[in-house]
This record gives sequence, structure tokens and C-alpha cells, in this order.
Amino acid sequence: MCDVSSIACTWQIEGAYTPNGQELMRRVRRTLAETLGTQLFFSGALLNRLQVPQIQGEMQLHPNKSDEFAPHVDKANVASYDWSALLYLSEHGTDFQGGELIFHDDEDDKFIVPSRGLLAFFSSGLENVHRVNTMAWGQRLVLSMWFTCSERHSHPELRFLAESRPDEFIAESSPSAEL
Ligand SMILES: O=C(O)CCC(=O)C(=O)O
Ligand SMILES: [Fe+2]
Repeated sequence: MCDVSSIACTWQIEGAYTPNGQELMRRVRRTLAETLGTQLFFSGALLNRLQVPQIQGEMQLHPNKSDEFAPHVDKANVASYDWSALLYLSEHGTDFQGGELIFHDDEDDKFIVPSRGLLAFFSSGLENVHRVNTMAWGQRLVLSMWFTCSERHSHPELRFLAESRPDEFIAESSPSAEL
């Protein structure tokens, strides 16, 4: 197991305009693994759309009532999650209003304002209780990714995203901000 200490930071990921989700996921995993200096495997991933007014249909989640809006700890939902990464694909203020990511803190809650290409990265444990602020209007898209340091707990269908390829992008960036 790797040392999962409290960390939270944001990055700017280039190319978040392209629809190639697998490529983005490969780049995010590799960038974060190199930064942490550890192995990282996908344990879960979800492309999530929140939309106000709600799209009608029985398969649609209520935009302001799904689990993200309650304060939660990702690792409490899925024990194998060690690290959480949220890559925002739409722009606060232009595509949607509200929907900020809020980290709860005894002293001072921290707000992350989503923008296209912004990657929020944090350890998945109790140290990072968070929630999504109520949406006012618009469409909010996020590619949520959860990583485990233990290959045994990696998601079998996402393992291929951690395999190296000859043409793989090598990240030379560092976090743009610490929270
Ligand atoms: O969409 C976000 O900004 C956060 C979502 C979240 O916390 C989660 O899916 O666990
Ligand atoms: Fe979460």
C-alpha cells in the first residue's frame, strides 16, 4: 500500500475539449502516479451530468438530490478508493451556475469553482469530507475517477487504462494550486 496522507490540489489538464475520455483517463492516471511517485490503478470511473432544469425520464437522476449533494467521504462509499480525481468538462458561470465543489473544514470551508480542464485531486478518506453545492441552472459535466494503490483492488474492466503504450503522453506538469 502507498502512504495515503491528506492532500488536495488542482491541476489544469490540456485537451479536455476532446471527447476522447479514455485518453484523458490515461493521462490523468499517469500524471497523478508520477506526481505521487507510486502505482495507481483505476478502482472506479463515472461520467456524471447534472442538469437544471431536469431532463424528464425515468432514467434521469434528480439534479439536486443525488448523492453528491450530501456531505460524504468517497472511501466510505467504496473502501478501495485511495485517491479521488474530478476532471471538470464544463464551465461554471457559462455552462452552469451553482454546483461548486465544497470541502468541509472546521474553520473555513473551501470552494472549488469548476472550469473546463480543471482537475481536482484529493485523498479519498475522512480528511476530505466534501459535497457539491446546489445547482442553479445549466449542464455540469464531470469525469470522476477513483484510484487504488493496490493492484488487487483495481477494477478489472479499467486495468487496460493503466497499461503503458509506446506513444504515451509523458506529463511534465505540476499542480497548479494547493487547496
Ligand atoms: O462532481 C463533483 O464535483 C464531486 C462529485 C463527488 O463528490 C462524487 O462523485 O463522489
Ligand atoms: Fe465525492
